[in-house]
Amino acid sequence: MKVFEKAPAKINLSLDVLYKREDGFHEVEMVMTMVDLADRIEMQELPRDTIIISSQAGYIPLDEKNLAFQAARLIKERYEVKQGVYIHLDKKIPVAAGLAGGSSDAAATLRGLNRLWKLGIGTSELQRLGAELGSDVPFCVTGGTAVARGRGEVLEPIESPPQCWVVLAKPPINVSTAEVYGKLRAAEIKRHPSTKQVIEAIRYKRFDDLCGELGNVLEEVTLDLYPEVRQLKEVMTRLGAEGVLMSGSGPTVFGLVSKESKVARVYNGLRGFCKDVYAVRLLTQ
Ligand SMILES: C[C@@](CO)(OP(=O)(O)O)[C@H](O)COP(=O)(O)OP(=O)(O)OC[C@H]1O[C@@H](n2ccc(N)nc2=O)[C@H](O)[C@@H]1O
Ligand SMILES: Nc1ncnc2c1ncn2[C@@H]1O[C@H](COP(=O)(O)OP(=O)(O)O)[C@@H](O)[C@H]1O
Repeated sequence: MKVFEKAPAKINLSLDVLYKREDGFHEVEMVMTMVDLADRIEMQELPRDTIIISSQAGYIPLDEKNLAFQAARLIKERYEVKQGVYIHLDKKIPVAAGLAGGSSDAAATLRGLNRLWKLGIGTSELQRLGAELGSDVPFCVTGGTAVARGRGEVLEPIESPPQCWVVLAKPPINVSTAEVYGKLRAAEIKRHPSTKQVIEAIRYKRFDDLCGELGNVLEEVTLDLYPEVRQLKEVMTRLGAEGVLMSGSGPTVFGLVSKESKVARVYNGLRGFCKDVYAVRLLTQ
């Protein structure tokens, strides 16, 4: 038997860091939502007790470093599943981009194997398993729009933002999340975004207010390390995107655009600037 799952990319509409914790992680407050750019994952039962990963993308690990492999191994161990699985990852989300591609693949693998092996695991338990794989995995299990606290695993679902276009542009650099958090001085953050205002703008579907409230404290680190990300933000703003922000630890920058008539201008303008550019819709519910 075979099952398929879609693994969409996330963006952070806001990302605040409150303090650095004793365990080395950072206490965050983020508003996250999904966009319609997704990997597609195929899972097929194998009679042998093994996990095999393949992908058309030549640039991701296919061994136990792959987050989908780790998700399959975790669920097999925890639920004592003796069958194996062949997992094919059709990658569309750029890697190490701040879009949680690996985390979303892991979450989709948990959901898919739960169905394939008829394990009957509830959503909260899938999220608890996900938290063992990475901070963004619990959110990716359900997707939608949520406020994420703790190290990202404490989730409060909220309603969808007003529908709009999202133009994503990833410059050709790889950013390490651990390095960016490592360089952040949490006590010296210059400007914290207002999570409350972001949530209000979403609740009342006020697109302009949402654009005005976008904020990500990790920009302070990544924009200094990689000036081209700052430049990309400026270009996107000049081209007419109404709200522009770096997603996660970067380097992807997203621009929110309300009118379809403006999307082509932003998209085409960016294509001259970097290769990885996408114009997609929010995945609203
Ligand atoms: C920054 C964010 C924002 O959504 O996304 P990305 O840029 O990775 O997409 C996340 O917080 C990333 O989540 P994720 O990529 O799952 O991180 P993890 O694998 O759990 O952690 C990678 C490393 O980042 C640091 N880390 C992560 C989360 C957190 N709240 N505090 C941290 O200090 C730790 O050093 C950890 O070793
Ligand atoms: N299934 C996967 N897809 C993409 N990257 C993966 C996957 N499994 C492991 N990785 C590794 O995880 C790291 C982070 O990738 P990704 O999740 O795409 O980025 P980010 O955390 O910035 O959103 C990369 O170094 C990549 O090699």
